[in-house]
Amino acid sequence: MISVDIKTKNYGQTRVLKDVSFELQRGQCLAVLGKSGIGKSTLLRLVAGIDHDFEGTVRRPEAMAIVFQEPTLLLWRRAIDNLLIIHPQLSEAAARDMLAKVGLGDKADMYPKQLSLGQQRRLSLARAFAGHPELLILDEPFVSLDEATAADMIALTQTLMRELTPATLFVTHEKEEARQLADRTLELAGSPATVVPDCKITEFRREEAS
Ligand SMILES: Nc1ncnc2c1ncn2[C@@H]1O[C@H](COP(=O)(O)OP(=O)(O)OP(=O)(O)O)[C@@H](O)[C@H]1O
Repeated sequence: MISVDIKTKNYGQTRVLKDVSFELQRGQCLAVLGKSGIGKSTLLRLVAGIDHDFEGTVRRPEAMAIVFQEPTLLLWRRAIDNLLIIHPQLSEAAARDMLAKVGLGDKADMYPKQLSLGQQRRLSLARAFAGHPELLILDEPFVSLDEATAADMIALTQTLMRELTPATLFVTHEKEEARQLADRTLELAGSPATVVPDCKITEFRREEAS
């Protein structure tokens, strides 16, 4: 279980976050919404343990994966090696299987620069899920993709989330994306940003959305 209770987060003299709390179980997806600059990425970094400089507590599992906005791939390694180097316990067969799941079965020996942006994003997704994370953090992984490619990626992410059931924290600007992927939303607003009261962890019903 992920348990987040952030009392305050400051950058220097500026308070950016105040009183942001939530819990997240395996198999659940929580979307974090809010306008640009509100503090979504800051929250994500605190939850991920990248930034420890805050007041409050975060409890999260060891097995965690993050998919960033821009694919952070090893450019000088083949697609398959991008999985095997990050997950040394993974067999080559399992890595190939994961690449096939994201539609890159025939691209295993290609280098990231030989892949389209959509394919690079799918490789990032494959790399994240290949480690069977208990916590998956998605930082706007569908931005700047064309509509059809984004829709494919969202469907693929949904399939992998159902199969591998991580607890997922999904940062997005797009309410429609949130509706498609998440069970709940947490909207940040104000200065310092806090959870919008009326929207305090709104429940979505996925059946309605699909
Ligand atoms: N390292 C830093 N030092 C000082 N201020 C920072 C730092 N990182 C972020 N900020 C500030 O904190 C605020 C929140 O930034 P953050 O990146 O978390 O917003 P965001 O909601 O993720 O924005 P976007 O949707 O545009 O990515 C912004 O005002 C930003 O300028």
